[in-house]
Order: sequence, then structure tokens, then C-alpha cells
Amino acid sequence: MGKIGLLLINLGTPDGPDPASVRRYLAEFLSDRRVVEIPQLLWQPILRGPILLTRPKKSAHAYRQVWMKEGSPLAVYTRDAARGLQERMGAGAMVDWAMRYGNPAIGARLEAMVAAGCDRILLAPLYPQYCAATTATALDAAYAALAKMRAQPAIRTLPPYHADPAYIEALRASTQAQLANLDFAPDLLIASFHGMPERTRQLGDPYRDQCVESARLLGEALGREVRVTFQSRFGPAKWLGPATDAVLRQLPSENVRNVAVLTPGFSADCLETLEEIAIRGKEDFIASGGNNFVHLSCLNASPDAMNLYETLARRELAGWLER
Ligand SMILES: C=CC1=C(C)c2cc3[nH]c(cc4nc(cc5[nH]c(cc1n2)c(C)c5CCC(=O)O)C(CCC(=O)O)=C4C)c(C)c3C=C
Ligand SMILES: [Fe+2]
Ligand SMILES: [Fe+2]
Repeated sequence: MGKIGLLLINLGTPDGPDPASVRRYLAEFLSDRRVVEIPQLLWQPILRGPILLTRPKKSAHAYRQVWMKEGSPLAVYTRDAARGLQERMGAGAMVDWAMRYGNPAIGARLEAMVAAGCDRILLAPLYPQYCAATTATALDAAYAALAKMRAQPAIRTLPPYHADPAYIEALRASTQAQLANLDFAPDLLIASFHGMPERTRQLGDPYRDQCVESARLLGEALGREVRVTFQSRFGPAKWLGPATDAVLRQLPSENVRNVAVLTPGFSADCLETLEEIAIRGKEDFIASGGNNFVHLSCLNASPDAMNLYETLARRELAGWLER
């Protein structure tokens, strides 16, 4: 009997905080038909023209503000989560991590797992809420790599865990612990999720409903309101709302001057949480008359995250682990 593999998958990030690396990353990311759903004949000239000529420089500047000694936060925290989970799983499973865009690539890590003797692999996209632009495309990439193998391993995939009691409990524990350490009492908790084009919802993507359900369950667990907003709008189309930045600018005029923002749709802190929310969101809120602002860290590789991932992994691997 071969080994069991467990592959944690996240979105991906540039190799460095420089315009050339960001350009390579954005070109791959934004050429994904699951992400930008307009005909490539129309889209590629726009992407290769205005977008890739201007955005890499601007985004590289943003990445430089959050880059860590060991690399991009998204990569560092995802790697640390894999290492922590490996300790929890012991010899039962070989745990590795990969990125949908950039490095380490999903195909390369799957091949390494098979070469190391894994004949059963759990693919675990670390997105609590299912979205075609994240979950589905990560699995597409894994299946494309499997399509090139003569001897394929058996495959299981981690379902979305947006309403799983273990996820809600991890968020509750992490939120309460971080709130207890604040030197102010927030008037309001905001759960800011990554946005999506409104059209994807009409086409049947469950993402928005799952975000709303996660926030509702977290609010229930915390016994207080958790207001849902959507961030990171991209392009001219209508996106899911209300928009995080607009809400943050509006709140002080409604006498809400102390807020805590959590980003529970992101398994790991990244550009979108550390720069867009913790830096720019705070600036917007304070400039609009707010007094206190805090961004609460994502689950990252914390003990709360390890409890969650171990619970999910052991459940999905049941049967395989017992053999
Ligand atoms: C967590 C869920 C995510 C969804 C849903 C999502 C959809 C989505 N994103 C873009 C465009 C960009 N996203 C960017 C960064 C980024 N996005 C997510 C997650 C989701 N995206 C993460 C975790 C990150 C951070 C990556 C990092 O390196 O830290 C970026 C790149 C940064 C920038 O230039 O602003 C873009 C662009 C679209 C178009 C989309 C759905 C259609
Ligand atoms: Fe994104
Ligand atoms: Fe952004």
C-alpha cells in the first residue's frame, strides 16, 4: 500500500515584489478563463495593453509594503500551515502545499507526491467559500496535471467548509482572542470578503451566499452583529456589494467610529488583507472621521487553523487512514 498525500492549495503570488515578477504573475492569473470570463479575443489585447503596462508597477509598490523576510505573506503562511499540519498528521499523511498561479506549481507538487510513493491524494483548496474563480480553477489545474500521468493516484477533494462547525469555531476563537487584546472596544465587526462580478452570482456561483452564511454563523457564535462587505473590486463591471471601502468611509458619519475588520474568506493574510484592508482601509476610515481601526489576522498557521485543517483532513481521509 502506498502513502497518503495531502496538498494544501492557495491562490498564488509573485516570486518577488518587483514589477517584472508581478507582471508574470498577473499575466498567468488574469489569463485564466475561470477568473476573467470575457472572450479571450477581446480580453487579451486589454490585458497585454493597458493592464500589464500599468498595474505591475502599482501592485509591486503595494507588495513591497507587506513583503516578509521569508517572502510573500500568502506563501509564507500557506507553507507554515502545511508544516504545522504535517506535525499534526504525523506519519499518516505526507503534507505539501502549492499555488494555482506561480510557484510552487500544483502540477510539480503532485508529481513530487506521486514520485514519493503517494497513491491516494486529498486536494485541499484553502477557500472556505466555493467560487469557480478560486476552488474550481485550482482543481482544474490539478486534473490537468493528472491527465498527463500514466499511473494516477486516487483523488479526493475537500468540499467548501463555509458552514462547517470547525471553521466557525476556529473563526470564533481567533476573533475573540484578538478582540480581547485590543485597547479599544469596536462598535462594529465587519467581515470583508473578496468580491466577485455580480454576474457570476446570477450564473449560479454559490460564493456570495456562502460568504453571507459564514458571517451569519460567526455572528451567532460571537453573539453580535457581523456586517458583510466585499473588497478588491477589479474592472468596470458591477461587483458584489456593499463595497468594503465605501462602507468604511460611510461609517463615521453614522457615528460608528471604532471598527474591527476580519477577512474570513482568506485562509492566509496577503496583499488583499495586509495592504488593502490593514493599511488603506485604515487610512480611509480614519480620514473619514473614524477613531480606532484594527484588521484581525487571518487564521494563517495558528493553532486555531491547525485544529480546523486537522479536523477537515481527518474527516476527508477517513477510510484511507484506517486501511
Ligand atoms: C479568496 C477569494 C478570492 C476571490 C474570489 C478572488 C477573485 C478575483 N480576484 C481578482 C483579481 C485580483 N486578485 C488579486 C489578489 C488576490 N486575490 C485573492 C483571492 C481571491 N480572488 C488573493 C488571496 C490575492 C492575494 C495574492 C497575494 O499575492 O497576496 C490580484 C493581484 C493583486 C493586485 O494587483 O491587486 C488581482 C488582480 C479577480 C479579477 C477575481 C474574480 C473575477
Ligand atoms: Fe483576487
Ligand atoms: Fe486588491
